[in-house]
Order: sequence, then C-alpha cells, then structure tokens
Amino acid sequence: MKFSPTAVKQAVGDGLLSFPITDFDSAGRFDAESYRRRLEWFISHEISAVFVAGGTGEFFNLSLEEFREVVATAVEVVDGKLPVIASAGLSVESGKAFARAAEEAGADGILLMPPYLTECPQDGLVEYARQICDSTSLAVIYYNRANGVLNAESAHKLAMLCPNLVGLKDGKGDMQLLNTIVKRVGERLTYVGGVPTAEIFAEAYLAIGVNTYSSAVFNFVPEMAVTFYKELRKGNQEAVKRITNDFFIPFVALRDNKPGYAVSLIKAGAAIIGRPAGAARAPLEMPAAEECRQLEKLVSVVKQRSYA
Ligand SMILES: O=C([O-])C(=O)C[C@H](O)[C@@H](O)C(=O)[O-]
Repeated sequence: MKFSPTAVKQAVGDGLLSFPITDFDSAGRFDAESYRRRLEWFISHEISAVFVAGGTGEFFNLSLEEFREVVATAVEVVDGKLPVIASAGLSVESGKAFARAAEEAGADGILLMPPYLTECPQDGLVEYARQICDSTSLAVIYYNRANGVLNAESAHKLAMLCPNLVGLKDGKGDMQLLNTIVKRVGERLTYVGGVPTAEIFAEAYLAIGVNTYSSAVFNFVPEMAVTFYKELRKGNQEAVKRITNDFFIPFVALRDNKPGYAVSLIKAGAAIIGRPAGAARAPLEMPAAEECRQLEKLVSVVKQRSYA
C-alpha cells in the first residue's frame, strides 16, 4: 500500500517514530542484508512510521546511490505496512535528486533536511523548501534544525505554498519558537519532536500539543522506547520519571561527551544488544571502550526493570 500525503500526516502525527541506523560492513560499505534484518525486527514493534537515512541513519554520510539502495531495501521490507520516509536536502538541486530517488524507490514521504553549510535568510529557506516540495508528489516533513530553522511566519508561508507539506519536525528544542509555530500554523501541519534523544524533551513537547517524537534509542532498547511513549501518552508520570532517571538522563550525559554521539552511541548500543551495524562513518567517531561499558550498564538496567 502507498500512503498519500494525508495518510502520512495521520500516521506520523500519532505513534512512536523510528529512525533506523544504517548498516555498514567491515569494509564500510552499505550492508543491505544486515539492514534488511534490522528493519524486519523494527516493524515487529509498535511504531507508526520508519524514517530511513535520517540523521540517525547518517543521511549526511551516504552517496545518492547508497541512499537509493537504503530506501529500496526499506520499502521492500516494510512492504506497505507503515509509511517509509526518506531524507532529502543539502541544496535545491540535490534535494530534488534525493526526493526523486526516494520516490522512484517507493518511499511515501520526505524528511527535508536543512541546506548544507550556508547561513540562510528566512525567505531563502522558504524558497529552498518550496522548490523541493514542488518537485515531488510525496508528503514532506520539514526538519526545523541547525541553519535551516524557520520562524513561525515562514513555517506558515511554506504551509500555504506547499500542499504536500504535511509536517514540521523540531530539531532545535526551542519551546518558545515551536509553541509559536504550533499556535500560528495549527492543524494544517503535524508536529514531531525531533531533537537528538527526543525523549528528554517529550513531556515538554506533549504539553504544547506535539504528540509524538522520533526515537533513536529505539534502535537498541525498543521495548523501553515503546513503553516510555505509551506511558507518556497515558499520563503515567511515575513511569516516565523512572525511565527518565534510570536511562535518559545518564544516556544524555554520555551522549554529550562528544559531538556526534547522538548517532554513534546508538550504533554502539546496537552492537551491545547483538545487532551490530558497523561503525559510523567519518566525521563521526565511535565511542571509546569505557563509554561502551557505561552504555552496556544502562542497557542492563533497562533489561532488569519492568517499567509499565
Ligand atoms: O533524523 C534523525 O535521525 C533524528 O533526528 C531523529 C532522532 O531519532 C532523534 O530524535 C533522536 O536522537 O532521538
């Protein structure tokens, strides 16, 4: 089944969003077989969409050809059970090329990444996103992060210009800005919490009507990630507090040891649970042995506790 932009909007707006890491073999090449197994395992859990080659999936580290293979593999495995969203961006022209490749490979939507490197005026960002949105019939979710952050007026303008823009994913964690966007643009878009380790912001997101978020830790503690999401939505503050104290606060402290650990610690976590995906590519660095031991301890805490 293909998901229309409206169906993508609905699926993405409610339920936990998963962001698989991308598998590389020992020579550093994309490992389609290992990725296939990972996705089969992913979709055996309660999630509402699969965002492939996202930030956690090292979009910024993939060639267009590799990206095409990643998306095609995901589409085949997911087989219409959930929307598959793939990334695009960098420049208008490469954004269009990635969007085209995603569409040809059978994806249902695009996560539109910020432009590469340059500082951006607001009207320029709107134009960048508009041209890429116009080039595809897929649903687009704008990733409001880094040098590509739209203010509320620009988000509203973009939503008016692009019928296939269905969502905005926050990657900044500026609650004043996000709340202003939510209040200005309203239900025209769906909103996703998407800062690195989004769970640490999840309670704040929910309070302003952002019902869902992207989970990178789902890659290695999926049951806990799903439980956290469900308990949060049920309003079980005690369970949310326990998981935050036991896992997310120490995890975020470890993550903050080095830039890029929001991704490479996830790859280390996958190796710890016996689902290795190879090393993250440069410029990312894998955690040191002692950091991996600390992560292992966190994983064993999660295994010992029953959170629901
Ligand atoms: O594009 C990405 O991978 C993300 O930004 C989503 C991540 O899952 C992020 O929210 C996180 O680290 O939890």
